[in-house]
Amino acid sequence: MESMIIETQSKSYPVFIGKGVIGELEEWFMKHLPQASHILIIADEEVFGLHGEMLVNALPKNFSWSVHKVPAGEKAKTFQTYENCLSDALEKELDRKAVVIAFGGGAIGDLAGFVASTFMRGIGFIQIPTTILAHDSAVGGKVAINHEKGKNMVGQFYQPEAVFYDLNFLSTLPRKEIRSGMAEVIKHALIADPKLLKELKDNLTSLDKMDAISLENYLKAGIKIKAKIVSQDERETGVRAYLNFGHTYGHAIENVSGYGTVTHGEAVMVGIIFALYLSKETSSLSIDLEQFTGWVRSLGYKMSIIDKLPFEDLYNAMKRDKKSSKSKPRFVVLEEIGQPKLIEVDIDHLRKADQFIRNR
Ligand SMILES: NC(=O)c1ccc[n+]([C@@H]2O[C@H](COP(=O)([O-])OP(=O)(O)OC[C@H]3O[C@@H](n4cnc5c(N)ncnc54)[C@H](O)[C@@H]3O)[C@@H](O)[C@H]2O)c1
Ligand SMILES: O=C(O)C(=O)C[C@@H](O)[C@H](O)[C@H](O)COP(=O)(O)O
Ligand SMILES: [Zn+2]
Repeated sequence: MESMIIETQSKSYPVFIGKGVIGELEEWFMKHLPQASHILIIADEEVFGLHGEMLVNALPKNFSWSVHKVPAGEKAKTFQTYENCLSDALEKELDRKAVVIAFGGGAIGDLAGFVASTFMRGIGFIQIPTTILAHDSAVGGKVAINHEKGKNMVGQFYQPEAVFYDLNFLSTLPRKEIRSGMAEVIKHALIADPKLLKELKDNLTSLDKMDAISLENYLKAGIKIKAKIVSQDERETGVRAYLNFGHTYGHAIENVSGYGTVTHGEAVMVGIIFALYLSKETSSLSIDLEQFTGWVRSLGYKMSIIDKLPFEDLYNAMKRDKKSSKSKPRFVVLEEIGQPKLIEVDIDHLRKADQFIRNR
């Protein structure tokens, strides 16, 4: 079984990746968490319908377990759903030796991780991600729910015990979710790996034509990039902010349009174009932005998702971004592919970048 080790200041843990790795869950669990008193599976209700049987069959025998199903997508990351999970755990009289399993995409990983981090001040959790996007979300320990004022505004840095990334689950992903996930792969390439970016540009001509081996390689490359950054800066006091490339404008789009209206990756891709425009305005980045935009549009990413979103609303949301300092939005820009930096940008540049997106 192939695994990658994520080393952070607070914890080191394995990411098992490949088709069928869920089959290794029982042995790993018996070895590492034999004292567990209960397994609480927090599952996306849609994903549980599709793949729940596979998960249940892989659970360690002779352990008590239960499933708490939550609504799919961003509806999982609400205060109400969070409270429901905690109430369920308390009603079942779970104790500090209980372990949470997150089963679904990034929304469920973020929610379940936050539940685990706060239940009795913290119990163990395992990520069992089911989306392409989750090569990013299941690694690195950012867990959170949303607030009306901003994406992921209430959360923690809280690492899982292990990640079982069984690529068999990806077979049922709709194209929209493939697109969403690939945005974070492209983000990882832009901030850290010019060779990977070239490979993606040369070979990723259609989301329908992606072969399984290439996809697995892209996911591993993305995890490797993320792992390197998180190992240097678990709590985002420095270089971890680079993983936020495209997210200042992207999160503003998600917030202003209403969480779940557009997918995270679709919003982030528009945020990436926005940040690339800012990069060209503020440094010597040599990327051909027209060509890059043409490529991502050919993959189905749409700049028109901002059509009904006024710049003023997006700007106010950007000011509330977690990277902001004294209400001044800060952006990750690229000096070159693979060379990110964090800068403050004035409103005139932001308006120009916003106009660039509106004209595409
Ligand atoms: N913590 C982090 O570091 C981090 C990183 C990136 C994104 N995120 C967060 O992750 C969330 C997005 O995650 P996501 O894109 O994985 O999606 P998601 O959890 O929102 O799921 C998207 C949709 O895909 C469906 N789905 C999931 N797995 C499926 C499968 N195998 N087959 C069919 N349908 C499936 C879900 O039911 C849902 O409708 C956002 O909330 C974002 O903020 C967190
Ligand atoms: O892991 C990180 O750090 C990231 O920024 C990864 C992002 O892809 C992810 O969407 C993250 O949840 C955003 O974090 P936030 O701190 O801006 O909420
Ligand atoms: Zn993201």
